[in-house]
Amino acid sequence: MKYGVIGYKGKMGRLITKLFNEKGHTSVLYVDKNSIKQTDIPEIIIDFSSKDALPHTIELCIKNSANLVIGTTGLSNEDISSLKDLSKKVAILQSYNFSFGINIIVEILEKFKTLFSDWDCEIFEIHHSEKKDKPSGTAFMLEKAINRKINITSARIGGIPGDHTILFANQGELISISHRAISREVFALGALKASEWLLSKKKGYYTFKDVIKEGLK
Ligand SMILES: NC(=O)c1ccc[n+]([C@@H]2O[C@H](COP(=O)([O-])OP(=O)(O)OC[C@H]3O[C@@H](n4cnc5c(N)ncnc54)[C@H](O)[C@@H]3O)[C@@H](O)[C@H]2O)c1
Ligand SMILES: O=C(O)C1=N[C@H](C(=O)O)CCC1
Repeated sequence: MKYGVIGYKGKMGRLITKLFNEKGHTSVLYVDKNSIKQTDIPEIIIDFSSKDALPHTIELCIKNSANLVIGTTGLSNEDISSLKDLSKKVAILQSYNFSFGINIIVEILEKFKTLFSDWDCEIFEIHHSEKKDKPSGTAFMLEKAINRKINITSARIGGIPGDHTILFANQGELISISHRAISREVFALGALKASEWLLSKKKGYYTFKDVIKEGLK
């Protein structure tokens, strides 16, 4: 497929470009801060950049009638609403975490959250020192899955790709559910699976859960 990357100079943008090209896809649109190069019409645009890029990303999707896979975090409710509007024109797949492991934990939490309704709960997340937003988008995904307000503690240290731990505790027991992204490549692989899945989809708003569920059929 012909694809474009928003944030192509970044940590994720470079990994995504390398992986997609290795899989035989063709990069035809390269966008970064104050920089754009286009050689053909992309079928899919992948955005791992910054919330500041969103208006231009939306404009490029409309102009090229391109579907959108977006992993950028730190989005506001208004940003999500803009994406929902765009999904009336093209297919969009949005996720704050493209690892299979986190999305499996989300499924588990959604299914068993009522068993923990009278347990204390805290979320801890650790990411690399360059990460601009806090808490992580993934932490918000986990909080949403548990469906109650939860204190989230964040650390920004070293080159950590992404650690998340959910603690459930009562007066006599502690349960810890953890996920560690050992490499950013897991996110790039998830973005690839999502892009290949989204290519044939009709306009609408999708998440990575839809990809996993279809894969389990
Ligand atoms: N959903 C996931 O699975 C997942 C995984 C990793 C990172 N992320 C998110 O992806 C985003 C990028 O992460 P990263 O580690 O690659 O960051 P990064 O800082 O290494 O790269 C971001 C890139 O976006 C560019 N950029 C900034 N503003 C822009 C604009 N207005 N227009 C175009 N490009 C712009 C920067 O110049 C940079 O090249 C962050 O929001 C991060 O939280 C999501
Ligand atoms: O490296 C990042 O930045 C990451 N951000 C996502 C988040 O905010 O949850 C996913 C993990 C890596």
